[in-house]
Amino acid sequence: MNFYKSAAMALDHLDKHQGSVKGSLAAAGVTATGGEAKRILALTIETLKYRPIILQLIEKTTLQSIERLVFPRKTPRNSPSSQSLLLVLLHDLLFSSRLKIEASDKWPPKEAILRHQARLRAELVRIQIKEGKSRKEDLAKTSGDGEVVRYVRYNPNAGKALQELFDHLEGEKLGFERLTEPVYPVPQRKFFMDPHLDDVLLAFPGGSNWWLRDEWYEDGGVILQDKASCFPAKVLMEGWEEGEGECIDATAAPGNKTSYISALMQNRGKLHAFERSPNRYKTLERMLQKAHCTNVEAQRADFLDSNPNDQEYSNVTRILLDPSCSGSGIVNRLDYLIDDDTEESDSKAERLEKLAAFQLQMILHAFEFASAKRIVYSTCSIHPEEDERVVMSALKSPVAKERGWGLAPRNSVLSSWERRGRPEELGGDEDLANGVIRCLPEDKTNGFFVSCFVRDGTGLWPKTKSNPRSLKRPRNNDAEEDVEEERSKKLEEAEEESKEEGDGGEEAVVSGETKTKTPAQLERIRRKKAQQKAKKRKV
Ligand SMILES: C[S@@+](CC[C@H](N)C(=O)[O-])C[C@H]1O[C@@H](n2cnc3c(N)ncnc32)[C@H](O)[C@@H]1O
Repeated sequence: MNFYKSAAMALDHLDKHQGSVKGSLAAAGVTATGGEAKRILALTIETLKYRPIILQLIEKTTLQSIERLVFPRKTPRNSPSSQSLLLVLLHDLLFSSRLKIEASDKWPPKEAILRHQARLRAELVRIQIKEGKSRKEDLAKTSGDGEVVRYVRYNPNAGKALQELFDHLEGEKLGFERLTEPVYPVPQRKFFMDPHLDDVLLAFPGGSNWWLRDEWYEDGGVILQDKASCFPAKVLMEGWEEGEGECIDATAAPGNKTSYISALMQNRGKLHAFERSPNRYKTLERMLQKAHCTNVEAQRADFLDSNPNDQEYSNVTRILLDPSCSGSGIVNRLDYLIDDDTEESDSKAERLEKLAAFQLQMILHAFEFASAKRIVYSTCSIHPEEDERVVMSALKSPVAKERGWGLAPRNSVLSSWERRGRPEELGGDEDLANGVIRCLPEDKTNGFFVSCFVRDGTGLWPKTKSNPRSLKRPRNNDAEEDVEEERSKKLEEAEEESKEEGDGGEEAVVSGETKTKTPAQLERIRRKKAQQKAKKRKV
C-alpha cells in the first residue's frame, strides 16, 4: 500500500472510532515500520491540522464530483475513502515543504488533482485573504484554536420576539445580513439560522466576540452556546405539551441546557435543577436569573441522593443527565489526536472507567423515577467508554428491563442529524446506533454524544440471543394491546436472559443494585412476574 493510502486509511479510522493517530494506523492495518511509519504518521497529523481548509477547497472546486471516476463516493472495503485520499494528497501539494505529490505522474489520483492545480492554488489564496493570514502555515489548526462558527441561541424567556433580534442585527448600527442558506465559513457581517435548530439558533462567523458587549447578550435575550450542546434539551423536549408534567435537569451548572429546557417549557410548569458543586451552583443561580428562568427550582444537591419515590418528584416525566465527563470533545483540543498510544496510560483508562461507572449510576438512578418516560443522557466526550458503552450497560441493566426502558429510535432523536452512533460499540445493532447522535469538530460543533431512553414498549432494546431483532416502535401508537404484548414478551426474554447471563460481566454492576431493592420494589417485581406467567398460560 503506498503511504498516501495508509495515511488516508488512518484518517478514515479516526473519523469512525477516534483515538490516537498511532492507534488508528495499527487498527487500519498499516504495518509499516521505521522511517516509512514515521512518514505516514507525520503526514496524517499534518493533514489533520489543515483538514478544515482542505475540505473547503474540495467543496469550492467541486473536485470530487468532477473527478468522480477517480474519486468515487463509495470505495471498496479495504481502500481508503476518496475524501481522505484527497485530503492527504492535497496536503502534500499545497502545504508540505516540497509542495508536490510524491507519486508517479501516471498515478490516476495524482493526474486528476494536477488537472485542477491552478484553481486549487487560487482558491487557497482567496481563503488566506478572507482569513487575514499572510502565510499559509497560519491556516493550520492548532490546540487553542477558536471556534469555526459562533453559535448564538435566541432566548424567548427574555420576553422579546425573534424578529426584534433580526431587526437589531440588521439595523444600521450592526449592519448584518441574514442569509437564507448556510455558508461555511460564515462570511463576515453575515449570519443565518442553523438548519437543525432553525427556530432558535443563529450562526455567526467564528470568534465574534463583540457579542459579549451587546445589549441582547447582557439582558439574557441571547445565550452563547455551542450547537451540539443545544441538542440534549431539544431531544429531551420532543413532543412536549404543556400540562404533561415536570422536568429534572440532574447536573445543571452552568445552566445552558437548563435555560433551554425552561424556554422549551415556555417558562411554565416546574423544572427541578440539581447541582452538587457549591461554586458551580452559584454560577447556575446567576445564569438562571440572567436568562429570566422563572420556572426553575434549583437546589444545591447531589442528584444521586434524591429519592425517586419522593412525592416532590411524582410528576416528573422527563430527566436530563449531562454528567461530568472527560471533556474530550471540546474543539480546542487537537492534541488528543496526536497522543502517543504508549502514553495512553493506565491512568487514562482508569479515569474513563471511573467516569463511566459514575455516568451509568446516574442513568440507573434516573430510571427509578416512577413517572419518568423520557431520559436524555449526553456527554461532551468522544470516547465510546463514556458514550455508547454506557448506554449499552444501562440498556442491559435489570432496572431497565424491569421498568421497560429502551432506547428511543432515530425518528424522535433529531433524525435530520446525519452522524449517528458506532454500531460496533452497540453489539453491531444498526437500529440502536441510529438511535444516538454523535457530533465531531468537522460537523462544526464540539465533539458530543446524545442518547435518549424511553419506556413502555416504545424503545429499542439490544439484540440478544433470544431477541435477535431489536424491538422497533409499533406502527400504530394507539394499539395499546400490541404494546403491552411486546412489553410482556420483552420482560419474559429479559428474565430468561438474566438467567442465562448469571452474575458475570455487566450484570455484576447491577447485582449490587438488586440487593438494595426495597421490599416494596421486590414485591412489585414478584407481582409483575406472576402477571407475565398468568398471561403466558392464557396464551
Ligand atoms: C457537564 S456539566 C453540566 C453542564 C450543563 N448541563 C450545561 O449545559 O450548562 C456537569 C455538572 O454536573 C455536576 N454534577 C456532577 N455530578 C452530579 C451529581 N451527582 N448531582 C448533581 N450535580 C452533579 C457537576 O458539578 C457539573 O457542574
